[in-house]
Amino acid sequence: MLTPTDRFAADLVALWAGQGTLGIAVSGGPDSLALLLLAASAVPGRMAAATIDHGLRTDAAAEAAMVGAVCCERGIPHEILVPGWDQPPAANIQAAARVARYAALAEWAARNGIEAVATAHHADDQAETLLMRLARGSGLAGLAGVRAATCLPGSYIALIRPLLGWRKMELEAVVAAAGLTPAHDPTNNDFRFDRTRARSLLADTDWIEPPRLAASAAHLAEAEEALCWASQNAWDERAEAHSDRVTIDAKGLPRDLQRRLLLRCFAHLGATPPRGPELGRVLNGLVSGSLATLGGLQFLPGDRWTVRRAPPRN
Ligand SMILES: Nc1ncnc2c1ncn2[C@@H]1O[C@H](COP(=O)(O)OP(=O)(O)OP(=O)(O)O)[C@@H](O)[C@H]1O
Repeated sequence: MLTPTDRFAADLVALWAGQGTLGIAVSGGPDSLALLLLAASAVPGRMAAATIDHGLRTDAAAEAAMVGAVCCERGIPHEILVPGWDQPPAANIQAAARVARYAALAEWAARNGIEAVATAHHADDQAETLLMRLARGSGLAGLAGVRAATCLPGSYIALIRPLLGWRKMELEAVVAAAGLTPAHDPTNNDFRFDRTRARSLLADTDWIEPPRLAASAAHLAEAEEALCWASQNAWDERAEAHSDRVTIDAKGLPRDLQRRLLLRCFAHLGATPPRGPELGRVLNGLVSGSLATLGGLQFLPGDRWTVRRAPPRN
């Protein structure tokens, strides 16, 4: 039987085969403390840790200091990062904190020559994410959940999630075996958050197994990757991109690829991509031969579709 360290080492190498320093994002909760301990025994001397103090909870500074002490005892370099908010987040605080967190981690990694940063997302997190996104009617990219390997936003530094195959209970056992007491995030019990409700639903439903939901998310992530590849090919072969417009031969393409090509026009023409169902309305219009406007762009039907910046309104 594999030891937790051997199991973790195999999970890590499947995502990152680098020989440099691995960064660990440690909030002080049980999941990321377990990640810290597992990494410390799998890649000793080749890791560093960071804790982001968002300044949003009174306990945050003490939790960051606790992580610092755990690292210090083990000779692991640790930094507390305090993100500078452009402006204090008024709405959707969790999303704003996540953006600030990843930006702070990217800056920390670049400054310290860290090759890859790991977070402690696990199978139960992934299952909750899939449920939450199903409940919102998300598309494929959303249902694919948190990715096992990607890049920190705006950088080429790898962002990896080596614990997606682990259950939360297994991680709690790693922390308990080391005699550590993790921090407790009060938002975990706050039923105003979808995640808390999804967690409670899964805990009360014995016929849904979180690892199976997580496996579905992984299949969907592969399908999403394949469609990204196909849409890149379709763009290369069927789109003519100019500085002020794009023309597309969309005949016979599956609807999802047509949608992806239209979405790509937003990036190409410097427009903000729409969220939600409006793009479907534009697509229906183009297919049935009617002109549409969305997000500052005009969509003209025809043998080839034309997408261009909408003329300014008088
Ligand atoms: N304050 C923090 N400092 C350092 N790392 C953190 C911090 N908060 C979260 N992390 C890292 O991110 C992981 C996931 O945490 P959490 O689920 O709170 O984040 P999230 O980004 O909101 O998740 P999701 O994107 O799934 O909603 C943690 O296990 C840890 O590795």
